[in-house]
Amino acid sequence: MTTYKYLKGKNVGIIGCPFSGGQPKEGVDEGPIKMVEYGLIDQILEMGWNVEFDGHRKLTDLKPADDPNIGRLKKPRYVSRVTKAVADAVESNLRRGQLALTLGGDHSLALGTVSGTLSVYPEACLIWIDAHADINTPDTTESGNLHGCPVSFLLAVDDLIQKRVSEFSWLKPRLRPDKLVYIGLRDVDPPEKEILKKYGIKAFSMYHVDKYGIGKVVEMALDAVNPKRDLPIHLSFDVDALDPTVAPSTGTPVRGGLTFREGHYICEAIHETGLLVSVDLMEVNPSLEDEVSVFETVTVGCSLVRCCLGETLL
Ligand SMILES: NC(=[NH2+])NCCC[C@H](N)C(=O)O
Ligand SMILES: [Mn+2]
Ligand SMILES: [Mn+2]
Repeated sequence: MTTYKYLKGKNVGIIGCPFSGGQPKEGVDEGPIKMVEYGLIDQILEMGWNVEFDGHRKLTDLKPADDPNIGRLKKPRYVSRVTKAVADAVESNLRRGQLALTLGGDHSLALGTVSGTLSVYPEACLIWIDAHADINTPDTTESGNLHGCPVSFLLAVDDLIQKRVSEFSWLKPRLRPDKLVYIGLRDVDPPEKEILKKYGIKAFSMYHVDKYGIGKVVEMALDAVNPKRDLPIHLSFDVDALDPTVAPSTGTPVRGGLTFREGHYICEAIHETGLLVSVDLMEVNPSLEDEVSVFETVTVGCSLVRCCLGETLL
């Protein structure tokens, strides 16, 4: 039995975020809708959690009539408004002692989820599971897609803060580089590598997963950001961290990813700490690939979430 240090019992508030504005492919907004249609809420209830979910957010209402690029950044006003609303929702769940579970949608949503978590728990650490580092700045992004940038906006380091655009002035960069760790990386842009190096950000790529095994990697990741195992944890899981054979329906798949078990192990081990307060499950895109791929990707999204909430074989 896991005891939860920061939650008031087994209470979870689900924030369904049908949003695709942080990247160009339609359909990622259907990710949360499909996960709920596949029975995720009932599965969580069956595990003995109290679930608060009053339907998906109406995020398209926040779409501005006009949203020209700012520099290279695409849809900056839309992403800003949406992620501000998501930050408030996460914050409200956490203040009521719930675990905040955000279903995406593209990974720009983490601008909101992580801000919301850090406004309640400034000492929280961030574990980012992804093929990508999502740490481009407005200057370094080649694509202009904000789902490739959230981490740089969140980091509390002076020269990155200076690069930020005023559209996101609501966002307080509170994440210290030593509170961030990555697992699963294998497609990191050259300027992103520079940023990781410059700030000494801990990152376990697929090379490290192969070298040490996932058990050791998760332990080393926790040692890096949560050495005493006493700080709240925000887990941001991009489904493209998994190998495309396991989770094919996602916008930016990269070969050579985590196996089904490695992905689930990460969630199980982090749940076991009893420190998890906030979880993101992002980038499930049910409009990509064939029917079987969609089924596999949506069901794997649901089972990762269940493992975060304590599902195990025994
Ligand atoms: N959340 C994601 N899937 N991000 C992919 C980012 C890809 C690339 N690095 C970019 O900046 O556009
Ligand atoms: Mn990714
Ligand atoms: Mn990502």
